[in-house]
Amino acid sequence: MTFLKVSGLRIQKEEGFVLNDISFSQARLQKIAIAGETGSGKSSLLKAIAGLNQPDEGEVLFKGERVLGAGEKLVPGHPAIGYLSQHFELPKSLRIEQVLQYANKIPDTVAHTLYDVCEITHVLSRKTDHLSGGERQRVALAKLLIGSPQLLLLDEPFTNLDMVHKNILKSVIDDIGHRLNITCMLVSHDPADTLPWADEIIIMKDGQIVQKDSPQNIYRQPVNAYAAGLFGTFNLLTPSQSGRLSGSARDTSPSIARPEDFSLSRTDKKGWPGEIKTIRFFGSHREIVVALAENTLTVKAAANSDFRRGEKVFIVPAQPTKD
Ligand SMILES: Nc1ncnc2c1ncn2[C@@H]1O[C@H](COP(=O)(O)OP(=O)(O)OP(=O)(O)O)[C@@H](O)[C@H]1O
Repeated sequence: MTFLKVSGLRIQKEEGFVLNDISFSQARLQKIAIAGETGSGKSSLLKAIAGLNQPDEGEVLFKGERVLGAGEKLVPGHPAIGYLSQHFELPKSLRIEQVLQYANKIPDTVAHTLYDVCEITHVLSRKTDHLSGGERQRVALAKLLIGSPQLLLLDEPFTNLDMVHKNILKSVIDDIGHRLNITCMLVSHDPADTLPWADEIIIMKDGQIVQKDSPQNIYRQPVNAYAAGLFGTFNLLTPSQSGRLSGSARDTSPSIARPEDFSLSRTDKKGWPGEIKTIRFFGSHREIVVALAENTLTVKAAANSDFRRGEKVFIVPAQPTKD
């Protein structure tokens, strides 16, 4: 039996479709990430799966049983599906251990393992308004987890976290899958959150799924410029550049390439001549924007490369890889 099956979901408002014919399934412990521009329907989809809004058409089946919509239940939601909202609230002026005690449905020893996983053991005796943003996020997550969900829906959990706290929460989310055997679905706009984590990525636009594939294919073979742009810098190639990059002697239809599909040379005259317009430093590498006769391409270069703005260079397509 399919763990989660979403079929033909539609939510329509006066302004248009919030969700439009969304269908996909998720296997137990499969990690699905959802990406898309703001307003593309990501939160609405998670809420529909959790039974927190009311679809106009379609259904969500969780382990073969239909998840009732918010309009069909007195208290919306599904006991086995946890939803961590972007805008969660913790009750004010209570100690964390009190907040967690009220939500606790599991034996104390299991709950304490969970507090360890969420790295909140050290804040249990603090009041809810005496926490950092990262700690609040992890307490909210622990509060959901002690309800023993089988499916956890995480809606932009890393918003407003600095890199250190983001990394702590990322390892917590990894542990949720490994140590607690909970299936997760994650919404994030940051490719660094989704590409290394997900088994499958769903890209949404205007309430529809525009691409659903492995992280590798999403990054290497985006269906269009919108999908490419969500996962980093990209180049729109001319037909002749596309042909050359794919190893063909002929022009092909215009394609998309990443900065690492090229290298820069001062001497290789077989490359495309151009002039460096901009150099961006990213710590681990540089992105160098080069103006050619027909267009502008961005090329990845080593962090310690010594190319200069205004320099004349050649762009050399990398050899096509067969992965
Ligand atoms: N209850 C509602 N009534 C009317 N419109 C709604 C409702 N809920 C969502 N929408 C609209 O549906 C669209 C999708 O919203 P949603 O919050 O799902 O997008 P999102 O991809 O999660 O955006 P963000 O990344 O900004 O959180 C938006 O245009 C939003 O304004």
